[in-house]
Amino acid sequence: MVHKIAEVTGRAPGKLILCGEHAVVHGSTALAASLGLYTQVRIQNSISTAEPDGHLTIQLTDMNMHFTWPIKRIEAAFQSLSTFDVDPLSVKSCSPDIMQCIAAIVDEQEFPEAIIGVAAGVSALLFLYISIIGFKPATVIVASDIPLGSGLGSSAALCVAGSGAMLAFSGALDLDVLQGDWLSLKEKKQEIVNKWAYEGEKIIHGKPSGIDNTVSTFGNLVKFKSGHLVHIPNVFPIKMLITNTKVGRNTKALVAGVSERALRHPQSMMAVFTAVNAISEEMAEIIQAPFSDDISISEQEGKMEELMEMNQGLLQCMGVSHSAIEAVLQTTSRYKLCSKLTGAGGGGCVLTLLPKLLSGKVVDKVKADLESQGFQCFLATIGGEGVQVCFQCSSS
Ligand SMILES: Nc1ncnc2c1ncn2[C@@H]1O[C@H](COP(=O)(O)OP(=O)(O)O)[C@@H](O)[C@H]1O
Ligand SMILES: C[C@@](O)(CCOP(=O)(O)O)CC(=O)O
Ligand SMILES: [Mg+2]
Repeated sequence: MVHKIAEVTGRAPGKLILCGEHAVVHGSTALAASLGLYTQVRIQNSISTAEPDGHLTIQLTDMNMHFTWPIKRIEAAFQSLSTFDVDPLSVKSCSPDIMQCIAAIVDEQEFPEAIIGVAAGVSALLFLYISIIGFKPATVIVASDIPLGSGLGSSAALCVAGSGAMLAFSGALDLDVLQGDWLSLKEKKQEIVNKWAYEGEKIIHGKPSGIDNTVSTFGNLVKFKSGHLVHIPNVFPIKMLITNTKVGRNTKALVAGVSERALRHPQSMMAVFTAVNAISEEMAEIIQAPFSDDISISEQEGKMEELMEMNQGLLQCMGVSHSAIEAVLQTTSRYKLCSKLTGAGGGGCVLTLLPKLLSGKVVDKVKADLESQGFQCFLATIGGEGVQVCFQCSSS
């Protein structure tokens, strides 16, 4: 009996930026940890689905959206290019010419006004699919636990899970096909996934630093500067409350806004980015410092809180805070807790450090207070596995 791959699923975590967002785009150090919320991208061979043969279909299950194109239509759109190589092992950028071909097919679909931003995610998936797998029919099914556009890295998780699934489906990762188990990837294979994911993230973000796709691919805790990654051993027990202000925003526009401010005030903004760099470096030292007892933990937490407060002030200088973020900061400070925005800001999520010795009653009170103002709070596991893939086979 022959086992044929019927479907491959990739899953990748969201992330928390502990410090250094935005400044990392301009070459400063940032620290990020993976989050226990995932995006899954499943690729089904079209013969094993109800989809008509000869189509590429993308289903966004959380939004109940479904887009489909005849493969011949996609090929026709790409015919204007003088060359287009399909090679999973040769990572390439989405050139303006390729983007034009993708825009032509994406524009044929109707995106409701309320979720128009999703077109960027669909474009990134199409670019990755056509570059890695080529003009072949399949169904791509996306499902995510990560709230979109809230600073928790849904865009990177989509690109990492998508690249992982597509590379595994293409056979380029040369994995043992173990049916039904989540497989972690070796570092060299993670690196290929990460490079493709970065190219996808560029379509969604414009000018990403690469920290989000890197932490989503490799997992755990990372220090990141100018494309260079250092794995940080996660010895310090960090507990964060995440508050979603539910104010929608778009990373691409916020990143562009900071760059424009840096062009208007190059010296002043350079000083801001340099200060953030020092904060991230100090935070990395604290997280890695040995601690012996509750007193040393409290001291380290005190320093982390001060650094978070300083980082938040500098994010305000960059123009990426928001009145809803400020409302969360004021509320948590009433409980003597320290918070900062995470991700691109402009709304989205806020992190609050929960010291080890803080009583559960205080946590319940601050959550109740924030939720009474319409915010959404949750505690999430920090620092788990990065990208993983899972095969399902059919026998014939
Ligand atoms: N599950 C998903 N399905 C479709 N598009 C997605 C999905 N997750 C992320 N995206 C894309 O990423 C965008 C949100 O990314 P971004 O603004 O960077 O915020 P964040 O990465 O913090 O969630 C969405 O507008 C969409 O284009
Ligand atoms: C603002 C930035 O530092 C992080 C953006 O994260 P998110 O898309 O808001 O989850 C941009 C980047 O590093 O690419
Ligand atoms: Mg993003």
